[in-house]
Amino acid sequence: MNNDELLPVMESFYTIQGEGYFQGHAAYFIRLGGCDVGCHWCDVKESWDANAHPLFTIDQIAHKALSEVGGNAENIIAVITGGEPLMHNLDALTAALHARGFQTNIETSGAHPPSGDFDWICLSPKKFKAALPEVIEKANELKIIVYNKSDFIWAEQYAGQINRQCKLYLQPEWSKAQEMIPLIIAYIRRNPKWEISLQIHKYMNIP
Ligand SMILES: C[S@@+](CC[C@H](N)C(=O)[O-])C[C@H]1O[C@@H](n2cnc3c(N)ncnc32)[C@H](O)[C@@H]1O
Ligand SMILES: Nc1nc2[nH]cc(C(=O)O)c2c(=O)[nH]1
Ligand code: SF4
Ligand SMILES: [Mg+2]
Repeated sequence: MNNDELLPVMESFYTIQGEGYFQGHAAYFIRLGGCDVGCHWCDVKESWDANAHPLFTIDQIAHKALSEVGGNAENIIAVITGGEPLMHNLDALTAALHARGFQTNIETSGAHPPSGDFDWICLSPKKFKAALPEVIEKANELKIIVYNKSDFIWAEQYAGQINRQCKLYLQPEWSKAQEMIPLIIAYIRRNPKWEISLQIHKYMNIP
C-alpha cells in the first residue's frame, strides 16, 4: 500500500456520531476536502474546494487519529466524510485505519465510484447528482435528507434499489427541521420500515 499518498483534510475531530445507525457511538471524523455535488442546503460548504485544504499523508492522518483517541481505537469508529470522500481513492486510508484498530465508516452521496474497505457505508443520495448503482448496492444505511414534502416520494425510489439488509433513515434538513419533523413522524407511522435520524450533535452544540 502506498502510504506516501496525499489527501486534503479540512478537519478531523473526536466526537460522537450524531446521525443514523451509529448515532451516539464514539467516532473520530476525518473530513476530506472536495465536493462537486452542490447541495444548496449543505452544512459544510467550506469543504467543497479541495484546494482550500492542506494535504497530509495517509500515515499522518492515521497517526493523528490514533493519537487523538488516546492510543486505543477499540470500539471507535473512524468516519470518513467530506466534502464528498469518494472523489478520492480511499483504499490506503481505510487500510491504515484498520491497521490501527479502527472500524471504518463512510458518509457519501454515492456520486463517485466506490473505493476503500468500509465496515459500514452510509449512503445519502442527492437530487443534484445521482448516486451510482455500485454504491447503492453496497450501502448498509440509506439516509435521505427531507427538505420538503416531495422528498418522501423521491426517498422511496432509492429504497426500491438498495439491498435487503439496508437500514432506512429520514433526516430533516437542519433549517427546515421544525417544519419537517411532524411530516417525517406521520410518514413513519404509515411506513414503519423507515426510522427518523436527527443530527443530535447540533442539538448538543458539539462538532
Ligand atoms: C456534509 S455530508 C458529507 C458526506 C457526503 N458528501 C454526503 O453528502 O453524504 C454528511 C451528511 O450530512 C448530511 N447533511 C448535509 N447538510 C445537511 C443539512 N443542512 N441538514 C441535514 N443533513 C445534512 C448529508 O446528507 C450527509 O448525510
Ligand atoms: N457529530 C457529528 N456526526 C456526524 N455525522 C455525520 C457528519 C458529517 O458531517 O458527515 C457528522 C458531523 O459533522 N458531526
Ligand atoms: S454531497 Fe455532501 S458535502 Fe457535497 S454538497 Fe451535498 S451534503 Fe455537502
Ligand atoms: Mg456534519
